[in-house]
Amino acid sequence: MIYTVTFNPALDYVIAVDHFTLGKVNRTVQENIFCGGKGINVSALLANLGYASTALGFVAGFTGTEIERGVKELGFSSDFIRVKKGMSRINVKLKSDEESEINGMGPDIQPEDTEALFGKLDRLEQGDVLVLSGSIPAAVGSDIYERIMERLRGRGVRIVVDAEKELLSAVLHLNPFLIKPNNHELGQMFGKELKTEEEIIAHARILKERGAANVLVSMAGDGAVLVDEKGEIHRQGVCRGKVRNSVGAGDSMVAGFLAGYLKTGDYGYALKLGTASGGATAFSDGIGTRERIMELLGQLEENGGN
Ligand SMILES: Nc1ncnc2c1ncn2[C@@H]1O[C@H](COP(=O)(O)OP(=O)(O)OP(=O)(O)O)[C@@H](O)[C@H]1O
Ligand SMILES: O=P(O)(O)OC[C@@]1(O)O[C@H](CO)[C@@H](O)[C@@H]1O
Repeated sequence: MIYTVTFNPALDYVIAVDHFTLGKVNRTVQENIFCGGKGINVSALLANLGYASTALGFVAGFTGTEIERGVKELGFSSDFIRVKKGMSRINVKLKSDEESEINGMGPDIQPEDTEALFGKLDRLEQGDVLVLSGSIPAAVGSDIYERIMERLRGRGVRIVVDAEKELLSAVLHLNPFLIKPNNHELGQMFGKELKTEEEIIAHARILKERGAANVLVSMAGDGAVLVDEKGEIHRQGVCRGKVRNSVGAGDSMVAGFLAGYLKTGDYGYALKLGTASGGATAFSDGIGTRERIMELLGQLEENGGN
């Protein structure tokens, strides 16, 4: 079974404004609301590819009620913990001449809420996959992913971590199966900007040396590189298409990669399915559909990407 954990689910309010002007009244020309948060996006794309998963995490307030309702329509099961104080976030994704985001804080998660999550995670078994994705609310310590992984150590659960900075650095020694920083997040972990592919690969290798089995670095429109568990390097260019909304492209890549790996055990194929999945989401208003993913996979298999 695959489980995803989203500590801080959100309603993503995705809007477009013509030439957004700071300090003025701006009016939207397009608006959509999606249930989001990184783990939920991973579960949604897995469902589109026919892989069942259960989304875990915390919800609160009227926004939390809407998230619980909305995920039912996305085709995967959820087992969220309802938190008493605060509300689930509304994250604003503004598309104009540039793309900007305002991500909220999220509810006030108490130690007993975290304990309730641990109780659910204690049921995971050999062969299960756990995806830990996204930021955590301020009230939760930044060692939480590390604590979860320590608790599950030795149980034969493959763990994927898609998070930034300390959340990610803290888990490397616990040998996650896969991590997926983007090139900027990878640079931030070393306090530098990584400009060339060689620099990106060199720093991805360092994260592998620190314990991650597979390091997948996504680079938005520039594609992705993977240092796989044997240390082999795979490069993949992007699919061709018109970008509509890149929110969730990285999560879709994680889901597609996982689906590809679980199906074949082949990292080259996993990277292709991940890329097609990231592209399908970038070229759609929401999370990419199976039909679009398969069309883009066909494109990559024909020409290896751009
Ligand atoms: N503009 C684009 N054109 C084509 N493919 C794209 C584009 N943006 C993203 N993708 C695909 O999605 C993958 C992941 O994108 P990206 O590097 O933006 O992830 P991310 O930064 O984690 O995204 P997010 O946080 O928005 O989910 C890329 O490697 C690529 O395959
Ligand atoms: O604030 P976090 O948890 O880092 O990211 C949250 C978020 O930006 O990530 C998803 C896209 O990857 C969105 O659905 C969601 O709003």
